[in-house]
Amino acid sequence: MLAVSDLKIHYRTLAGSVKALDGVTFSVADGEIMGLAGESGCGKSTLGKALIRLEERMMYAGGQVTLDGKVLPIADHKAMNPYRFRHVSIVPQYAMSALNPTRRIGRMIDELLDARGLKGSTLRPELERRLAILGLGPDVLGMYPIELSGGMKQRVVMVLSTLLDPSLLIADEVTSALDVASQKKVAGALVEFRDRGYVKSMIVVTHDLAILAQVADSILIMYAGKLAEKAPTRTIVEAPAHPYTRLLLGSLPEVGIRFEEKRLPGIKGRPPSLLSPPVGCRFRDRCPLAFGKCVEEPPFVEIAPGHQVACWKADAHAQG
Ligand SMILES: Nc1ncnc2c1ncn2[C@@H]1O[C@H](COP(=O)(O)OP(=O)(O)OP(=O)(O)O)[C@@H](O)[C@H]1O
Repeated sequence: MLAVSDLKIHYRTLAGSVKALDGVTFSVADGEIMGLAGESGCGKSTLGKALIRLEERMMYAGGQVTLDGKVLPIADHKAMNPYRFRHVSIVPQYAMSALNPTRRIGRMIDELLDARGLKGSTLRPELERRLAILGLGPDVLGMYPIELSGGMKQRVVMVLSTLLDPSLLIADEVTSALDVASQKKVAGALVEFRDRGYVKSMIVVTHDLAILAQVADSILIMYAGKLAEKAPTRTIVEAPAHPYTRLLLGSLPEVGIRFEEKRLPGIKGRPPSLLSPPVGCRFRDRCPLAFGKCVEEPPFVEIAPGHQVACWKADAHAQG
């Protein structure tokens, strides 16, 4: 189980620190696939990446992450090494282009395993078995990346990322560059690997709510560096309690269209700057339900089992 408590991650910039994650608290249970969604710039990727590797400009500013009861030393690059790949793994955004074009897939995988002190030949049967589960024959190991389609590459990276049965897998926009048929295969692969127990839990970061409706057990909606709402997928889709979630879903167009490409109807303006975010609810300037109390920050509280919301009006909302 993953438990994240009051996590704060900032980016150092010349203009000051960008508070990309400003105190987020949530958990992901064993067996749970949690989707992570929100408009561009809300902090989704920062959250996904922070759980495995802080990039150069990312600064840990507080909070704690525990995985299966052990504290993950996310602020310490070196101390995280034994956890990466074995306990927490990622299928990065643009994983497909991360494959070395000059190496055959099999050789590249052997080199990656070797760099982590593992023997490719020992793991080869399991590797081939898992590729087969995702419809890829052993012949792909003799191919160069250019010979594989985008969806095939994405599935290869998925098999590689989960080869050591990590507890947590972060899938960052893994379907966004694919055509609809390949998206379905990759989405199916995520569920299959969870069902087979190759990974205990997953965080699927995406702009595409249609994919989440297909794979996720729960959805966490972020807004401007904070959590807005988390609930079982069905609740988010059918009875969202946060006004932002409602507007986001109201803008949910046909499958395949991502919501950042469409303006959210009925909400003027943009999310606030994360350099000096306003006090109180960060959505209040754009919220049709805002009232006096919204100058105070609403806590992220449970309004029903498994349903948490940060909105002063959430209770009334959920009942209405
Ligand atoms: N390297 C960086 N330096 C400074 N600020 C950054 C950096 N990377 C991200 N940010 C800022 O941090 C905030 C969160 O960014 P993040 O990429 O996590 O959002 P996101 O929700 O994943 O967006 P997208 O969907 O566009 O990938 C944004 O305000 C962004 O401008």
